[in-house]
Amino acid sequence: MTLRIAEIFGPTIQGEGALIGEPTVFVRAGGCDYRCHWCDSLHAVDSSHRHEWRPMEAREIWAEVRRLSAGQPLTVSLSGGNPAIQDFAPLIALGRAGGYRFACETQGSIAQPWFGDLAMLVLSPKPPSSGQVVDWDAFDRCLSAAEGAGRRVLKIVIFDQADLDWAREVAARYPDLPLYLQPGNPETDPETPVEPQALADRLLWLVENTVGRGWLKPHILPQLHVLIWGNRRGV
Ligand SMILES: C[S@@+](CC[C@H](N)C(=O)[O-])C[C@H]1O[C@@H](n2cnc3c(N)ncnc32)[C@H](O)[C@@H]1O
Ligand SMILES: Nc1nc2[nH]cc(C(=O)O)c2c(=O)[nH]1
Ligand code: SF4
Ligand SMILES: [Mg+2]
Repeated sequence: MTLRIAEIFGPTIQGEGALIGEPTVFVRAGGCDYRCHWCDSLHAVDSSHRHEWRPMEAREIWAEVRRLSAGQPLTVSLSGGNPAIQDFAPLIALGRAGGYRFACETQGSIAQPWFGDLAMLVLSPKPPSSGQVVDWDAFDRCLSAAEGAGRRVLKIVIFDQADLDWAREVAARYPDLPLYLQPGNPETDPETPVEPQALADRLLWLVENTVGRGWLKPHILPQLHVLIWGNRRGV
């Protein structure tokens, strides 16, 4: 069985959420069941890029991860696209036997048995600004499938007040899950430079409208990789 892989890159640092700053190799799966208006990874979503997605066996991916990390066990982050469309169990088994640990980023629309083998499942339900509608039954199935995982966290992208109000409802629905918020990045063209002050302004708005208004639950973080490299791919 081959997997459709848009890119494998690293080691870099995890730029988002609970594992921010951690040395990581990314395996980006091709294909997504969502079409978020502001997706920053369309090269792994839009079928116009399909020809760039490489069919790879789990052992080929594993060899590339080991090559990039020079055989030093680290965290491998499965992202995409939606990695939950595909079967990553064989890759996770190979990697774990070698001492590597696995994290996965998914929107929570498709559950997989291999969620239970992860050290970290990042569930990132999509707010109103994305134009997508969350199927909460499917989302709950993802949470259940990951009961054996090391950690499960929520990470929500915030563009505006409506997203923030929505995130607050989601937080109330899942009081036991740690919550990470990150400002949405409206500029996703890899060639367009990112303005650091604009990133800081969006972060300030988010802090003022959460912690600054007495909502003390969420962790507020920037996309660290965007701060460092802008919208470049493969970093
Ligand atoms: C590209 S997605 C791939 C994994 C999965 N499809 C998902 O959405 O969780 C990885 C992360 O990037 C976030 N993201 C995508 N576009 C973004 C943007 N323009 N600004 C901020 N975060 C973004 C997603 O919400 C998700 O948390
Ligand atoms: N450095 C870095 N951190 C990330 N965190 C989540 C990413 C993703 O696109 O899934 C990502 C990414 O593409 N690069
Ligand atoms: S779910 Fe993730 S990969 Fe899919 S379109 Fe939305 S942000 Fe992009
Ligand atoms: Mg990204």
